[in-house]
Amino acid sequence: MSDVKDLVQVAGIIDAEEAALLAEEGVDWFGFPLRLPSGKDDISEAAATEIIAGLKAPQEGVLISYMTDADEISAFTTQLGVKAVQLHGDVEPEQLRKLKANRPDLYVLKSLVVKEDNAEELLKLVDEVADVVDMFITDTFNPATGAKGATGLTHDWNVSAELVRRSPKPLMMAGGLSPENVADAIRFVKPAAVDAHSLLEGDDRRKDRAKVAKFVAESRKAFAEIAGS
Ligand SMILES: O=C(O)c1ccccc1NCC(=O)[C@H](O)[C@H](O)COP(=O)(O)O
Repeated sequence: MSDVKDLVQVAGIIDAEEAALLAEEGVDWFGFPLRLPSGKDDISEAAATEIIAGLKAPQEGVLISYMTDADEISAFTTQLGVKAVQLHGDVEPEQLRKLKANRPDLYVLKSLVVKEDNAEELLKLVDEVADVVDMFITDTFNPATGAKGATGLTHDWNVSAELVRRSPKPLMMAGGLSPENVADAIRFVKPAAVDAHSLLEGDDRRKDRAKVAKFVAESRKAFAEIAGS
C-alpha cells in the first residue's frame, strides 16, 4: 500500500451482498465504520471480519473509527484483519506517533473535518502529524447535527485544494461526493483518492449499483485527465 494513487473508496458497507456489488463495480477500498459513538453500527464486527477476509487484493478493507488510543486501535485492526485504518476522532499527535512506531505495517488515514472557519487549524494539523500519517482524508462537518462523517454534505473545495497543496502525504477527498460532482471535485482539488457514502445509496439506504458504477467511472476518467494535464 505504499504508492496509493487514483483510488476509489466507498464507506458504510452493511453486508456481504453490498460488498460484492462494490467489488464487481471496481471499488478499491471498502470502509467499515465500527464501534461508532452512537453505538449503532450498521454491521456486526463478525460480519465485517468475514467480508474483509474475502476481499481480493488490491481491494482492501479499511476500519473507520473514532478510537483515540493507539493500543486499542492496533488491537481492533488486528481483530478485523485490516491493513488500513481511518481515524475520525480527535486523536492526540502522540497517539498517532505511538501507533506508527508500534505498527509500521498499518496504513493510517487521519481525517480533516472541514467546518466554516477551521482551515488554519487543519493546515496546522497537517504540518504537525504528516510524518506519522500515510494519508489524510477530508470530510464535512454538519453544524445542525454535530456529525463529522457520512453527512452527505460538501464543503469549501478551496480548503481541500489548499490541504492537498500543503500536505506532503496524499489526500483522499470525501464529503458529499456523488456520481454527478466527483469529476469536478477531482479536477478542482487534485486529490490522490476519493471516498463517498450517503450519495451512493438508494431510497432503501443500500448502495445503488448504477450510482456506484457511475461514481467509479467518473472518478477514473477524471484521475486520468489530471494525470495527463
Ligand atoms: O461512513 C460512515 O457511516 C461514517 C460514520 C461516522 C464517521 C465517518 C463515517 N464515514 C467516513 C467516510 O469515509 C465517509 O464516506 C465520509 O464521511 C463521506 O460521507 P458522505 O459525505 O456521506 O459521502
